[in-house]
Parts: sequence; structure tokens; C-alpha cells
Amino acid sequence: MDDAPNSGRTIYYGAFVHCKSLQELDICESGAIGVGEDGKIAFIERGVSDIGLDGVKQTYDWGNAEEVRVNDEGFFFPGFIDTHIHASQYPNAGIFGKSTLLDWLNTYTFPLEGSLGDLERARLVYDRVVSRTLSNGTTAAAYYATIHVPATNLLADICLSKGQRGFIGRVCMNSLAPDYYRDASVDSVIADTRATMSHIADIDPKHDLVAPIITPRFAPSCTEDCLHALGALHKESGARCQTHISENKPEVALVCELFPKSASYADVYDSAGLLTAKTILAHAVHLSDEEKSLIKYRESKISHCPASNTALTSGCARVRDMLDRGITVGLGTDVSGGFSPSILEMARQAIWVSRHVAMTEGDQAKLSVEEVLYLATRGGAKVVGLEDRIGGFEVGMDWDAQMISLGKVSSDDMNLDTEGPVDVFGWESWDDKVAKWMFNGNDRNVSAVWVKGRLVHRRKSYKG
Ligand SMILES: O=c1[nH]c(=O)c2nc[nH]c2[nH]1
Ligand SMILES: [Zn+2]
Repeated sequence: MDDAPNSGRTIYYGAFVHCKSLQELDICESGAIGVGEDGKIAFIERGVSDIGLDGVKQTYDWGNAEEVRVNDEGFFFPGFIDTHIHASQYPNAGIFGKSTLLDWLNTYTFPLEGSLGDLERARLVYDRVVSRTLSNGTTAAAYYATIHVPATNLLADICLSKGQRGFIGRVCMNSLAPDYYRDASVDSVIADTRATMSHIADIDPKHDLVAPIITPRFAPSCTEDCLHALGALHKESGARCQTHISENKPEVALVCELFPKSASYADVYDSAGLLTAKTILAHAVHLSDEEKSLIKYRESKISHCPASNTALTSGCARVRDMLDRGITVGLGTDVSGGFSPSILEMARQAIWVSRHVAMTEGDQAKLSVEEVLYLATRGGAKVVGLEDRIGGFEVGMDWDAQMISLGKVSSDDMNLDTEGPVDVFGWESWDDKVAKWMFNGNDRNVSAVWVKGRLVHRRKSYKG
């Protein structure tokens, strides 16, 4: 047995749950997951009792590993992946009145984003949004910042220091934007985007945690030559790209008017070289069948943002149809079109939106608990191109995980202050416990969060 002092190796012991496929959860009621110093899963043992844990340690020669035990009624779950969030809009979460996309941008969004040129203000906002998303179990996020290079670079610094995986996008917008908040020229769009890429290459050369993502805001915010220049940069650099597509009907009409030579909204991006396997398209609510075929052909990915689509009354995305066509879909909070920084909240919002679609298009549109949890984890991992590393528990993958604690109801302790809003009575099946968490859980159920094996968030009650 290796009996050196603790080696940086950890055994996570207790129940774990992750997605086997879109339709199927893998629920292990008592397991042991060994995570090495490199933050990667070294082994997974199932059916391990308290006594059996010693045997596991012996088998792997991990006698001096640290042990982290899940609460009795809880489980380890993969970290959530937010495939679309505007870090800069976080102070406006919940503030949208009765606006719709184009007036919401001018009334609420551009003034706030414009104000983040002030670096101290940006620091306050970005510090908070990264901590807040981590506390909700989000271990990776595709972020939009603002047009400002120093503030965008700061968001990358903050993700790196807090330990969250971040795709960091300097927002590109040289058209149809207010004078106080727009890029001056195509040259400055490219120079400023490169400046952020270069900063991120300096702070995280292998992009282990943070990576740049090319971010044309959406077609109406960019001139055609700007989109083409960004397409060329996407090709040259190999960096991912993110943008919005087909969110609401007036926006689609505006794109037709602004790009009369293009066959469709998707074609605007395709002609510019921006529709690739490394592209994340947020919303996709009003796509035509031809556009969906093109997106599938190009292997571009979709970020479904149900809370935002309801808040801004944009419409109901046809997620079942996209999945049936083989398009990769993940979930996005789209803060602050969306009101909540929680991907668990997006999972239930995706269920509600799918039921509204079902009311007009039939029951096959309904998404299940298993399916939305898949979109929140494995689906999101595919959207950001990290499916080999995160989104599930497999040997060789990174330990990006959250410890979910559920309070058990007991007659001698009716204190409601403890483990969050999910009441487990003890007679539920494991499937039922997961469903109760999915529908009722919140950040109070997230006791601890790890990224690449590093503890990046813990609640006061977490014992470690
Ligand atoms: O949900 C959205 N949020 C935004 O900030 C935005 N900009 C263009 N289109 C957008 N959609
Ligand atoms: Zn958005």
C-alpha cells in the first residue's frame, strides 16, 4: 500500500447519477469514483459498501486518498454546462418588463453592456456571475462579455481564478447599435477580437480552462464584411464561434431586409464561413426546414434557451424536431433575456416549453426528465466540443461534478432551513428522487462543486 501523506487523489463515495443516453439515466446507489491528481477519473467501482471501500482502496493502492462522502439522500451529478449566457447582463436578470427582443436590446441591454467599459463595474458583475453560476452547479459556460477588451479579458481572468471553464466572447457589433456602444470598424472588430484571444493564450496557453470564442452578436449587429472577416478569423484560428439565430419573427424579417442576397438567416452565417461544427447558435426558434437541414449538414450546435424565449415572448423552439433530425442541442440560461442563472431551472423550463409545443403539435414533442438532464450535461458538452472530457462520469474524463444533497423529512426535525426545497420522505424510488430534484431543486441542494478535481464552490453545510 502506498502510505505517503495524502497524494491529491480523492475517492468520491456514495450514490452517483449521470446520463447514459438521451433517454436513460445511469443511477448507481453506492459507488466509488477515484479521481487522480490530474483531476481525471481514474476508476469507477459500483455496488461498494462502507466495508467494501477499504477493498477498493487496496485494489487501486489508494490507501492514502482523501475520501469525500455524499449525504445519505444525495448523489454526485456531472456539472452543468451553460451553452449561452451573457455575463455582462447579469445585473438585469429578471428585468425585462413586457419587452420583446429588439426593443429589449435598446431599452435594457445596450445601456447596461455599455456601462461595463468601467472596469470596476465589470469586476463586480463578473465576480458575482461566475460565483453565482458555480453555486448553481455550472462548471462550464459559453459567455458573452461586451465589446470592451479589458473588461472581456477580466472575465477570462476571473473564470480562471475561480476555476470555472469559460468560453469567453468579446461581443462584435459594428452596425445597428447606439453610438455609445458599437465597434468603430471591421478592422477594429478583428483587432479587438484578436487582442482578447491573445490575452487568453497568455493566461491559459493550452486552454485547459478558458478559451476564446468568436462572437458576432447576431446578423443585424454586423455588416456583411464584418461577418466575412470574422468567418476568416474563425477558420484561421480554429476558435469556436457563437451567435444568435432566428429568435423572434421581427428579427428574422430584419435579417431578410438587411441581407437580401441570402436565402435565409442560416445562409447569412453560412456564406460568411460562420456556420461550422464549432458554431453555437442560440435560440433557433423560427428556423425553416431548409435551415435545419443546413445546420445539421454543417454540424453546428444549438443552444436552447427556454426561459429567455418565454420571457421575451419569442416563441417555442421545436427541440424534439431538432433532436429527431440529429442536431446537437444543449441548454442556455441566456441571462438576462432569461431571468435565471440556473441550468437546473432551464431543464424544467425546457420541459414546460416542450409541453406547450405538445399542446399544438402532439405528445411526441414532450421532453422527459432524462432528456432535459442529458441536454444540461452531455448535450451541453457536445455543444461546446468537450464531450470527451465533461458531461458524464467515465474513466479518463475530468471530474467536473456537483454534490447534490437532499434533505430527508424526519418527524423530530422539522427545520426548513437545511438542505434546500426538496423533501425526500424515504420511500421514493431513485428515479423519483431525481425527478423531485429536477422539478424542485435549487442552489441550496448544491453542497459542493468541482472542476477538474478542484473544489470551486462549497456551501457552509458541506463537510468535505
Ligand atoms: O437573447 C438575446 N440576447 C442578446 O443579448 C441578443 N443580442 C442579439 N440577439 C440577442 N438575443
Ligand atoms: Zn443571448
